[in-house]
Amino acid sequence: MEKPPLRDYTAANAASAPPLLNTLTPSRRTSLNRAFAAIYTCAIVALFYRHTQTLLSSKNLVSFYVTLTLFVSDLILAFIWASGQAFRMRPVYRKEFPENLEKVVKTSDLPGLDVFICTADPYKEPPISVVNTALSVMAYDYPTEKISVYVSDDGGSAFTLFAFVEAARFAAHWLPFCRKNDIAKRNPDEYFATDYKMSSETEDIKIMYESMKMRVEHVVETGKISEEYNTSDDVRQAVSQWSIDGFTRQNHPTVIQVLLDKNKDKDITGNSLPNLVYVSRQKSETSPHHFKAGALNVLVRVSAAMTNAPVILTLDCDMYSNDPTTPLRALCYILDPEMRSNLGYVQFPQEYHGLNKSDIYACEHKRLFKVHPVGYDGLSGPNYLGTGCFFRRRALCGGPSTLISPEIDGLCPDCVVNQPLTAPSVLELAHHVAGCNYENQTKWGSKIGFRYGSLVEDYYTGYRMKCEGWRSIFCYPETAAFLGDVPFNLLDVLSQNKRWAIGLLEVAFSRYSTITFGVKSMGLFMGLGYSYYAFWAILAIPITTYCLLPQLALLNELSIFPKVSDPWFLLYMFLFLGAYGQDLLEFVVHGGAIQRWWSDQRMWIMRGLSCYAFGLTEFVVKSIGIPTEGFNVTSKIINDEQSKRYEQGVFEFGVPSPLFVTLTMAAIINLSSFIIGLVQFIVDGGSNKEGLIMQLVLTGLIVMNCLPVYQAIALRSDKGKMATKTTVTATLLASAVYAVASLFLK
Ligand SMILES: O=c1ccn([C@@H]2O[C@H](COP(=O)(O)OP(=O)(O)O[C@H]3O[C@H](CO)[C@@H](O)[C@H](O)[C@H]3O)[C@@H](O)[C@H]2O)c(=O)[nH]1
Ligand SMILES: [Mn+2]
Repeated sequence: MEKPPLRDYTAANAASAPPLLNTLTPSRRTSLNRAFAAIYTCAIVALFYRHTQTLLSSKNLVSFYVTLTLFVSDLILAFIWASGQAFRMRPVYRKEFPENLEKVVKTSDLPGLDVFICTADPYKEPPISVVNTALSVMAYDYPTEKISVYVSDDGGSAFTLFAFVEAARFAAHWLPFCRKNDIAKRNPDEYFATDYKMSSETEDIKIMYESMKMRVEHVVETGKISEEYNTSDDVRQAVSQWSIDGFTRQNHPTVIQVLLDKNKDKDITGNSLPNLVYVSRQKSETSPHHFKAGALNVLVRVSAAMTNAPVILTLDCDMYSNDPTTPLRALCYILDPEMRSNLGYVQFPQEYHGLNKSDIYACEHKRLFKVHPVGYDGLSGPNYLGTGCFFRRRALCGGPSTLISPEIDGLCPDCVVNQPLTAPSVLELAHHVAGCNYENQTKWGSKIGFRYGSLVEDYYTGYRMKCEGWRSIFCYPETAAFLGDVPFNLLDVLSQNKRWAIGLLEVAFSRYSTITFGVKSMGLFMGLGYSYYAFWAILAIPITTYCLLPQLALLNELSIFPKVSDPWFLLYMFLFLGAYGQDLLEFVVHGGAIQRWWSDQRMWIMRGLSCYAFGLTEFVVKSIGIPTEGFNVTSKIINDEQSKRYEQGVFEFGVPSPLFVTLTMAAIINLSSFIIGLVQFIVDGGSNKEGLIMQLVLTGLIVMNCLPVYQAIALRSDKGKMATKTTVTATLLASAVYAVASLFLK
């Protein structure tokens, strides 16, 4: 990774200046990036000059339409390329010094921290993992009495609450244990999976943890809380709330359970424990619940009623804390007086554990979660990534200079709660604001809180906050602050990316479009940077074009690119190698292995052929009013067989899915085209040879990228191979496409 040089900080100015909380260093690549952007722009202009010329001199309709298709595709690629330059204009690296924090603020004056953890389905998100996430933050190196953890359970599941009743008891042992032994990994599951130091104390804690885990998993597996676990008052009382008639996941009253109260509950050494509150908001099939954004807004209000801490950390249930000092790092920015006036949030990168060696599904999303935030940070800051983000509560209520107060006084960001969280009036307010009709005719979701209207509530919320004038900071310490799960099979990956694609289009084509409203509110580069993602899915058009058109033309011996001897050929080479080369370089500079870069560019093609294309279609369908699937939660579970295949880097197809059909179809067309093209090239000494070389090479490259598809169709017998139904449908489709194309291209 590129190591930023430390700021020149001499002893002389160290003595006079206040203690340093953070530094900023512009990347050394900046001027190179800018120069390259200028050259590449000229090349793009030249390309469009050629396209226009070819278009105007088309001799027949076929060549006109072929050129027009390439023109449109290249226009989209050029737009995405241009918007991506925003990230390259001023990348910056930051460093923070948490050790200096105590010189600036007394420990007793540190702000309160409300942590929000979202979960939505006990079967896709095992409650024991959610518990591990919660324990990892409850054990932060931060004054315990200042931490409150709120768990939002959109699955409305008694099993999740049961897991947290257990967790509350275990916390009384786990927290002092971590502190006493200065444990780095405070997620018990992770800790016991490492080479920990053996001692009788550790063994006792481990037995305690294992027995809790066993009970929690048993409850989820059997689907009931058996009598033997239902003996204590706390469990019985908590679970009794599910005994109401007609309690279902989609239809139930609010359940709020205070599991730990810092004023009452102590750990085994007598220290207070952090607050721990379980919240399952009211649900009704007739009221929209706005998925995760809705869940977060309920937590914003419930926490406002109970503790109203000025700093909020949002976490997905699978993102545990990997570094107990993280809140102090975030505070190095939040408490910096120079930043205070308009700092909205501090975002940490999304990092993952359990990726296989070459990260076959490119789930690391290095650009999205690391490279691009560094780029945004030199402008007005990274986008909100949904998890691992410390907000100032105030930033959720209007712009820096225009406070928009919530409808109830008690919910204002600067209100001080001076009652315990179990006080009847506090609980009453908390229940009231968690109701499913509470938001009707209020500004929640439109002007305050997390914003509604997009399946990527994180992107949209961060974007709207930026437009309001908030800035953000990207905090990227060497030790990962948070570690999360990735989806382990291809269908989950593609479904997740399709959801993102749709959500992003919802922003792109809304009245807050990044390209109009965004540019106007945040300036050209930020607007472009946001557009890079908003219009993500239209990449389906150029990717599909380049995966089908040259190949179908090759099959019909029609040349669509310049000959090798043509000077324009060099332009094509420059455009292709320039873009790929720069991308590779950036990937490697940010610590990526070449093998992972290969997976990444392969998944780019695969996404283009499947989830971008389907996302685009589904968005259009949705726009004309036909209901589509909402937020489909990604499964965090994997079986042993699948896990073994994943470890070996073998692609998982297995089940039939439309998302695989288009991909397989393109793979088949490319292979046929490559073989036939190659044979023709060798056998036939035709005059067109030179004109087809580029098509042949491109097809060869796509065939190389599709190797896992061919293996899954023909060479595997395990359960993850391609379903016969998918292969047959894709073959039929490929033949049909070939037949139709041949009619025109011959
Ligand atoms: O109705 C819902 C749906 C989801 N979730 C929670 O949202 C989180 C993210 O869901 P997941 O299925 O893991 O989605 P991913 O695609 O992996 O998540 C990415 O993309 C989401 C937006 O699509 C962001 O919210 C996430 O923070 C970001 O990590 C999880 O904790 C869920 O429990 C809810 O609370 N309520
Ligand atoms: Mn997730």
